[in-house]
Amino acid sequence: MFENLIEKLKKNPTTLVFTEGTDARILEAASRLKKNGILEPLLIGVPEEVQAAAEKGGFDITDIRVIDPANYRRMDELVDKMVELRKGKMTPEECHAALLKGNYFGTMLVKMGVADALLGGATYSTADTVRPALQLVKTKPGNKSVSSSFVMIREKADGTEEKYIMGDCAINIEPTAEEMAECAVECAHTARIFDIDPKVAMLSYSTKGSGKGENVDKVRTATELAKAAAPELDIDGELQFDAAFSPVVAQTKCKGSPVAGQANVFIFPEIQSGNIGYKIAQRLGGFAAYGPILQGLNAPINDLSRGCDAEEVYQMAIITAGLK
Ligand SMILES: CC(C)(COP(=O)(O)OP(=O)(O)OC[C@H]1O[C@@H](n2cnc3c(N)ncnc32)[C@H](O)[C@@H]1OP(=O)(O)O)[C@@H](O)C(=O)NCCC(=O)NCCS
Ligand SMILES: CC(=O)OP(=O)(O)O
Repeated sequence: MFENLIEKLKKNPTTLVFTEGTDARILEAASRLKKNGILEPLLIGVPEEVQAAAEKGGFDITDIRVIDPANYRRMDELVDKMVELRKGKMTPEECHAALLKGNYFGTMLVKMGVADALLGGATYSTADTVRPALQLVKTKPGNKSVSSSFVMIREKADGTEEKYIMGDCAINIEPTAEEMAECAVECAHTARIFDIDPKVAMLSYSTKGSGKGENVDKVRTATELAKAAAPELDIDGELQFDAAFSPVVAQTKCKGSPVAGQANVFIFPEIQSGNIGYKIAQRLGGFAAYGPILQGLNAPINDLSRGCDAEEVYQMAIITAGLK
């Protein structure tokens, strides 16, 4: 599925840091990535503990670099840089304490160029995985906010794949109309990376004025802002999920829309509906969910769901490093 990303990685040596070096799922994925020559994993943890966990799981981590933050020779340099980046917000003591933890340490390795990309969140919560990146790596030039998407993939009976993008199911708790619009444009960009020709639905409980309320107004404003930011894109809203997805319902609820009935990029109005929605598709609908893929961040850093398995870690590592 990710053959093009794998080919790209094999031609461009890439170091990806895993913040949770003793987790069995991380160790299994790291050993496969190394063995298959896809990327150079870098594990954070106490070397003896990482080795013991690898042996317990039967994973070969020979030649994989392990760094213990407590014994890192460049720690002073990292602290100085972090103090500079958090000027006035964190003291040197606070930065040093934060850097002893895998999430902050790994993020600073990316910031300092020791690693190219980072994947965490097998045991850290999303907030604890993402916060260091928001504080230290920040948004790309041109982006105002970081958002996220999931690539949802399911095999059809005929052996082909159906693929959708869902966002933002993981980062912005109550996005403004501006943030929702930026997420929509970024999700369309992510869709193209995965060979999806984006048709973006801005989701609501209302279809084109069938329901009223501030939440509906927000989605309508976000739709206008997204269209203005990316006039070339097929974006429509506000749409209920059935009107966005089903051609039959679209005929009844909003005939003539360039998106309704054929949407493949779904933008949720806030995190509750988004996070619940993608997990329903994953657990009841049988979709594999790859993500959350962070969008708008100034380095390839991604989060995992704590419910992930080793295969998902493996695939997410390829996606993360491939986005470099
Ligand atoms: C992402 C999240 C952790 C940020 O929360 P937080 O750390 O409390 O946020 P703060 O407001 O203190 O911001 C911390 C920094 O990140 C920045 N930031 C926060 N959200 C941001 C965003 N979406 N894009 C860019 N920067 C952002 C802030 O500007 C701030 O920067 P500064 O310290 O340099 O001023 C929070 O929005 C969150 O918990 N989201 C939901 C995560 C979750 O539980 N998801 C469900 C499971 S996937
Ligand atoms: C993305 C997500 O929901 O993460 P978690 O399951 O770890 O909360």
